[in-house]
Amino acid sequence: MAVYTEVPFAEAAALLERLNLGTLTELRGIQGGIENTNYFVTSEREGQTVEHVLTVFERLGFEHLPFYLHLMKHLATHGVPVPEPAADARGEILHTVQGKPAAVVDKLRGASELAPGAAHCAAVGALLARMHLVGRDFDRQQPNLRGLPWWNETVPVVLPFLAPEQAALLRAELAYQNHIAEGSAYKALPRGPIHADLFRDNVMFDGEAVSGFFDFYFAGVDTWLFDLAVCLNDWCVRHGGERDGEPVPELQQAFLNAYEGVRPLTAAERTLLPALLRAGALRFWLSRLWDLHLPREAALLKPHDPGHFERVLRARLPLAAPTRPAETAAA
Ligand SMILES: Nc1ncnc2c1ncn2[C@@H]1O[C@H](COP(=O)(O)OP(=O)(O)O)[C@@H](O)[C@H]1O
Ligand SMILES: N[C@@H](CCOP(=O)(O)O)C(=O)O
Repeated sequence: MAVYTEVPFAEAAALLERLNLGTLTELRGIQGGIENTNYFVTSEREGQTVEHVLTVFERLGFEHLPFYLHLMKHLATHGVPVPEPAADARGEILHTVQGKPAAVVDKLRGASELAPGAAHCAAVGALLARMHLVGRDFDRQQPNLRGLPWWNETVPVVLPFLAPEQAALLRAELAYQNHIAEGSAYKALPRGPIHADLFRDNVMFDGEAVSGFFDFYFAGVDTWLFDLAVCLNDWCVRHGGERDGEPVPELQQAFLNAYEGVRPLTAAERTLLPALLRAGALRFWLSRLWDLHLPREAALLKPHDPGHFERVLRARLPLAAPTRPAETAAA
């Protein structure tokens, strides 16, 4: 259940009116999601039924939200299918509901595709590249708050919870990523605003066409290649079963071809893709370990399995032998 803050009908109705979104007719709590309170809101405007999503932010504060919401607005107004945050008469897109930060965004059509084929991967790959290009003109700055500095801070915090062999892998990978980040090829990588968490559950499809990307609340300025690696590690690997975490080459090729159809990779990006695939796996192994062993506001977070990303990382190591779930005990 993802309604942590009960929003009174009258408060939601007043907000919709201020946003010129018509008269509220229905307010429905959304069961999915783990971080925020989300409602589907239906209203009548000029004889039309319109649908939006009201999000009350439970963890993110007023200081970080303008970057995420303005990025969504920038992308939406430049033709990237992203839910557009609704503005009031003064142009404000960050609102307050029950004393917490809140936003109202367009409701996307369709549903997530958790078992994507090559066509789904290609559709997302092409849009990811478009999003990167359109983001070049976005003028706000905020780092990826789950980037290298956070990995360096967080690895020592989770190490005591790991088996010796897992701890050795985590330490070695962090050292490798620090080394990569110091290199001239890394410094030459193109950068800009990235989604940084564009997993299968953050994309809606209407048939095989993407109706939109959502959940920009880990976005930040970082290398485009890292964003691509995060996607390849979720869209193009096996989920579950004996071979959980192994890459699926035909899906990866479909994703990459479509991405490069819009924005070809630079030479530095080609060289560093294997290293950044490891970085993407490390990032989510680490955050899942952190959520599992050091739950913040535990009631709000249902931790995902860290073992999956440990397997993705092992499968991305040079000369990696196929890993089996049983060989790598979940942390
Ligand atoms: N703009 C949107 N359009 C349609 N559905 C949405 C939209 N935003 C969120 N949802 C629905 O709400 C669910 C929870 O949203 P999500 O952003 O994943 O929540 P959380 O940040 O709490 O994890 C999604 O799985 C999706 O079904
Ligand atoms: N994609 C991340 C979790 C991020 O949570 P979200 O529900 O806000 O997308 C993971 O799978 O670890």
